[in-house]
Amino acid sequence: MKTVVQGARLLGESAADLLIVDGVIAEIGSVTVPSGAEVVDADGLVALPGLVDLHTHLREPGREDAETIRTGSQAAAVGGYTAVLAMANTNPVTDTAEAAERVHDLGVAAGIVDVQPVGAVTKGLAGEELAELGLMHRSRAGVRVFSDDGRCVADARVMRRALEYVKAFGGVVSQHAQEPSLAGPTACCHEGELSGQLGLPGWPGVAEEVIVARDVMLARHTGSRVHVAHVSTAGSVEVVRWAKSQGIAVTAEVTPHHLILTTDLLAGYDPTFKVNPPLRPDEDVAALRAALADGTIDAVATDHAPHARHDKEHAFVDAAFGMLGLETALAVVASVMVEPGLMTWADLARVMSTSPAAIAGLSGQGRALEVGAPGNLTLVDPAASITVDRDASVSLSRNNPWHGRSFQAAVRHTFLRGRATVRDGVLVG
Ligand SMILES: NC(=O)N[C@@H](CC(=O)O)C(=O)O
Ligand SMILES: [Zn+2]
Ligand SMILES: [Zn+2]
Repeated sequence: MKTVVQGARLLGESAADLLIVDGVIAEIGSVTVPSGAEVVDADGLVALPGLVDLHTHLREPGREDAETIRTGSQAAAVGGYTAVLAMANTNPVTDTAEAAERVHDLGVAAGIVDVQPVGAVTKGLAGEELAELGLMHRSRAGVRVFSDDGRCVADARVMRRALEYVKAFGGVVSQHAQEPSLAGPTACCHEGELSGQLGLPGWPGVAEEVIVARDVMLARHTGSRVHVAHVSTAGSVEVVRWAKSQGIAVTAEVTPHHLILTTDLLAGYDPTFKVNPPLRPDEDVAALRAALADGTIDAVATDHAPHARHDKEHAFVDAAFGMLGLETALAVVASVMVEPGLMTWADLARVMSTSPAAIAGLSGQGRALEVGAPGNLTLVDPAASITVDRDASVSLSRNNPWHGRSFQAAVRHTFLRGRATVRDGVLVG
């Protein structure tokens, strides 16, 4: 199979044609169209390596009413992704080799993006006994990232053991940082003046920061790698910045929503904006943007968290945590970081593709656009503006925090190993 992408601006810079043959980039420059090749007119479009999401909830097995591996893969492709890491908080939990292989195999069967299972750190996400980390790694699923996401690995001894264990095979623990003794079981938003006025139990930024601080010290002690999931406070950024200056092997991600949305949205008690970690004040948002721009935060990860209507449409305190993200992430990051000049398209490719692929150890993803690299590609129209319609989503869920909002930049085409998964903004097949 041959595809020629004509006139794309590679990483937003000079325009070139790309020839992809049998899934691999075979030529870059001024390409003569071979007979029988599919031709894609990419005039004015920016070519990026296919996006990689370090943090996706696909809900299968267990909550196929909210999302499946297939529909979540479709949402990812529409968003320009060619790989996603599927979080382990499913039912059953991904805490065995068999469970990881099942997620992996369903991803292969869907065939829309590479679905890389994340393994649980502890059995049943209970925080006590380590899950089958080694067996999950050695399985067909080749698990390298482990997380009890949604639950913090709160016990320092368990976290230390997990870090020591994954070090042996170059794995990483992705921590949902939240000290449970500071974040009570009913907490549902950022603790501050507003939570007091609204009468909502809140949890403070320091609940996140103390775990980030503890974990970077454990990473230093063990010589292992720790990844901080969805960083949400300026204090966490300071700790990560310090840890990196000391040569500690820490990486961090931020979500698109934490780059824009702030805690004052809660005044309307709309559970769409209930998310974990919670939306924070302006000062935190400003610190997160600066940290993403200067490289302290390595990656953008969606934390795509689909929920069925009957789990979300409740009083704020009772509603499920989480919001959709896969289909809109690129437009949000482009609008908030690239459009105002805080980052270039090459920077966006780094934080949404290259770095996440490196953190997750996905060798075929996040590669530079060069001859010999797999044809994993996203073509973006930087001049398009989009208005988000939650009902136009290919996700099974509708908990979309961006409904009615407009952004700059739209994903036009996505290619997985040379095969179009999205063409002209529409799923193929
Ligand atoms: N992000 C969320 O608000 N919810 C996640 C769990 C999590 O990532 O904490 C979920 O599984 O719904
Ligand atoms: Zn989480
Ligand atoms: Zn999550």
